[in-house]
Amino acid sequence: MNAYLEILRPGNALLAVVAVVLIAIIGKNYDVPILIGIITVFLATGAGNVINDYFDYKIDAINKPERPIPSGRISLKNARNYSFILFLLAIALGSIISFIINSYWPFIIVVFNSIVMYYYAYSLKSSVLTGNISVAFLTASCFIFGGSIIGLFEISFYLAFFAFFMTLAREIVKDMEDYIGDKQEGAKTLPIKYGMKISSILAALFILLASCLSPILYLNGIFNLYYLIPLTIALIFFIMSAYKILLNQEVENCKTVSKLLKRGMMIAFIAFAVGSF
Ligand SMILES: CC(C)=CCC/C(C)=C/CC/C(C)=C/CC/C(C)=C/COC[C@H](O)COP(=O)(O)O
Ligand SMILES: CC(C)=CCC/C(C)=C/CC/C(C)=C/CC/C(C)=C/COP(=O)(O)OP(=O)(O)O
Ligand SMILES: [Mg+2]
Repeated sequence: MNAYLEILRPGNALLAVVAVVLIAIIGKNYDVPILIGIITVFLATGAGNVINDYFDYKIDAINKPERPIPSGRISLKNARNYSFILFLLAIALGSIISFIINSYWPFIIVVFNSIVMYYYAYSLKSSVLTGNISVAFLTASCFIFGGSIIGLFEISFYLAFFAFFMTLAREIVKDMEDYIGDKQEGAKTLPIKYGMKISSILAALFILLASCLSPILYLNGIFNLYYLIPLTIALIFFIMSAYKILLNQEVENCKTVSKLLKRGMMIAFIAFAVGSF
């Protein structure tokens, strides 16, 4: 894959796009503003991934040397300039959306998230939990961004709630996975400050909180009965993740749990889509 495409982490960026598409499906709105919003989220998420790899190049040289910057396929200067161009494009599109729908919220969300992504990569990630909370907020904001475009704020906040806690849990598991490189670099993550056991308990608590509350989207009439079928499968992935991380905090198991959680999130996306028809 081309290094300038790879560094965007298109898989993640497309997942963020799916969150906005889900809001469009739930709101049955496919007008131009939400279509521009889809492009905006792809560009903004890509920009966040690029600036993150720009500031992470030393840690990634240990943990993930195959990435575009540590492997030498993209220079630091080009990565920085590339992320700024992507951020500016996303902000420009956010301003166009706000102009069309006559609401400043989409523009404000893009600008605010761009600042958070930059500061996450520059400093927030190196302090305990603030980095994890930042990524969880950014991920959850995809739903709120979509809701701000089509005027579906309440439902988007419900979905953002689940995305926030499930992403927060996964970020803690990812920090457990990166323990060795982070320790060598002196990063202040939850596993390094409070240990792997405490981290696993916190991650499991967040997973179980979101999982136990997820049927509420059916009980309060947001989604129909069909939502519960794929949700049950997603919950199996989530509960398995909680069980596995509590049982074993080895790095290899953290990798497995991180993948399980991501798969559960993708199945949860299907549940949201199926539940809104
Ligand atoms: C209980 C229940 C219904 C939970 C739902 C959880 C859900 C649907 C979460 C969706 C979250 C979402 C919108 C994800 C978009 C993809 C994304 C940008 C995630 C942020 O990832 C940052 C992460 O650090 C990247 O790591 P990696 O995936 O290993 O590259
Ligand atoms: C709604 C709008 C306008 C934007 C949302 C933008 C989104 C979805 C951001 C999601 C989270 C994200 C992509 C954050 C960027 C920073 C990032 C990649 C964090 C994870 O990186 P690390 O913690 O360094 O872990 P790895 O690099 O090892 O994956
Ligand atoms: Mg990184």
